[in-house]
Amino acid sequence: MIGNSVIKLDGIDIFQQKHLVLSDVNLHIDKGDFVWLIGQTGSGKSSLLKVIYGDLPVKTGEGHACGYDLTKLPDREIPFLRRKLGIVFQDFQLLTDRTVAQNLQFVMKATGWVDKKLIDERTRDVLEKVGLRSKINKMPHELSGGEQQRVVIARALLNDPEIILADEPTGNLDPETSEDLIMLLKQISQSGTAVLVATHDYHIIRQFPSRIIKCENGKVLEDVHIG
Ligand SMILES: Nc1ncnc2c1ncn2[C@@H]1O[C@H](COP(=O)(O)OP(=O)(O)OP(=O)(O)O)[C@@H](O)[C@H]1O
Repeated sequence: MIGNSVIKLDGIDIFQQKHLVLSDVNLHIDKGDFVWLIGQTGSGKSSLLKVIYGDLPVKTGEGHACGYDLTKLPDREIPFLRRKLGIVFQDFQLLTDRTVAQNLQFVMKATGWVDKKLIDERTRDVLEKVGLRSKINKMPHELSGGEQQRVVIARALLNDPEIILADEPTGNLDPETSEDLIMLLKQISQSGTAVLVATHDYHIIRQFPSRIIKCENGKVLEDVHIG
């Protein structure tokens, strides 16, 4: 991280295969920022997120994410970049045959945690943060959609990321549960982790006014206002 900067894209072009999806993208996100990402289907929101998590290459301009230079990111470095990013996507992606604790610990073991005591402590800490301490031994199917999504957020927090990237995190949730979830993401941003949320849900954006960026006509627009 350079100072407070978490994401810094300057003059980058984003391609899917040979198709130029977004050109001359300039995006700066700092520690603790909460940013909405909007745009029609196919406008490039997911492609932008993919650049940030190292799934699409950056060949023009300059790009940094969590201290990694995206223009010079060897494949072997990608898992280390991803540890600094918490990824929360619409489909809950929990392992259905494991408890909440086991879902979290599966990720911890895959990312180098070995000390049993620290693993147990971290499991409890992140569940506490998302208000699910009492559900530690439940199976995913015993939880509501909103609770499952909180477990996904807890999982994203395990390695103390610099930013949470959330793609339609409220897509499957009712309005009240969506509101609680965004409130949780806001709290997380206030504690210093940046949060970038892609959504089509203007209602929730109006409830939680914050900086809005928009993918439109092949560009990323800043300081967008919605009616
Ligand atoms: N793997 C791929 N190969 C080729 N083209 C792709 C690929 N993925 C996406 N695209 C194209 O890139 C453009 C941007 O897609 P992207 O998924 O980034 O849009 P989006 O704004 O996230 O859409 P949505 O809101 O539906 O998720 C679209 O024209 C899409 O068809």
